[in-house]
Amino acid sequence: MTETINDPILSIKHVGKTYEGGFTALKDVNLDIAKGEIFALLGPNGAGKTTLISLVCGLARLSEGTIHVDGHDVTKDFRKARAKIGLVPQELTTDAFETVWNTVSFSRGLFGKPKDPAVIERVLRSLTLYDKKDNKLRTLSGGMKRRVLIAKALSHEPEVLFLDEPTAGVDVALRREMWNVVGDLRKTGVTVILTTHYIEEAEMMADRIGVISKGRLILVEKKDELMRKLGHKELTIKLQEPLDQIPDNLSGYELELSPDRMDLTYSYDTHAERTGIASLMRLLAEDGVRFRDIATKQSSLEEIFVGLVEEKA
Ligand SMILES: Nc1ncnc2c1ncn2[C@@H]1O[C@H](COP(=O)(O)OP(=O)(O)OP(=O)(O)O)[C@@H](O)[C@H]1O
Repeated sequence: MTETINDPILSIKHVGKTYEGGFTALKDVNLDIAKGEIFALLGPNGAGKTTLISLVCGLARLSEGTIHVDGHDVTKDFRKARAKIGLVPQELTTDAFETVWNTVSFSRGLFGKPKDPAVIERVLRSLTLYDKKDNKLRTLSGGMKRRVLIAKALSHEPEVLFLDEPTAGVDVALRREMWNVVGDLRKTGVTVILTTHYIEEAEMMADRIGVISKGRLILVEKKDELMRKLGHKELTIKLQEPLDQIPDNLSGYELELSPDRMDLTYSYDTHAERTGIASLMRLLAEDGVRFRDIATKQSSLEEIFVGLVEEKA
């Protein structure tokens, strides 16, 4: 399921977490993240996304397995591992009367890093916040405040940036703005891991998507591949009489004949401009192949997603 990544910036191996009350929130999670990629962790409420982030950031203790950030073990080498991580919370809790510049500089200091105005300037510019550097936080728009949260998390020059539900509770316009902000982070070279409930959000931002459900990482896939599979459907044509073989003029279609020769199954892509169903039906009629029923079926991946959505409801 997981592909091998050479020299991963984040390596999660056989990770499990059982909380004190005995509830197991994560089971045997394995995941390697490449440097510079944008990874979306997708899953419904309570799936274990926040637990996984907490373990990586050393905010909760591992029950099983190991986690390395840029080669540092989060348990044995906590400070070094933590210094490599920037964590973006959902809400801004800092002093509303402080300026953008001071707030972001202060965050850098919390990690024991020496003052470095050039770094703060670069971070603010990358988030188009530099013009607002002397503004007090309370004067900023919602979008700007969210950018400040990201700037704070980037102030100590981490390698990995975690965004926990970056668009939770924001309106549509701000959601799009956040998608662009995350896209722009790619240019800075930082590795981004974000959590979300929404498949379309993962689609907009991520290079790879991991689906987490009931504490298990049930799927990790490149976004393009996942989208292709999500658009995959099967059409089953139930025949009136058994068919000896697939007629020659249908060889261009991805068709399969069932062992009892009574079902023809056609796989097609719902995202394609033409599904080919109409022409397939026409050719079948020309061949004199008669059918009694047709049925369509979505790919199993789509079933997984339907299951996830139902669970969420
Ligand atoms: N401190 C804790 N003690 C016991 N159980 C916990 C604790 N923290 C979380 N859990 C449980 O672990 C499970 C996973 O929670 P987690 O917050 O990681 O999910 P999530 O995927 O981040 O969900 P959401 O999208 O709602 O943030 C949930 O069932 C939750 O109730």
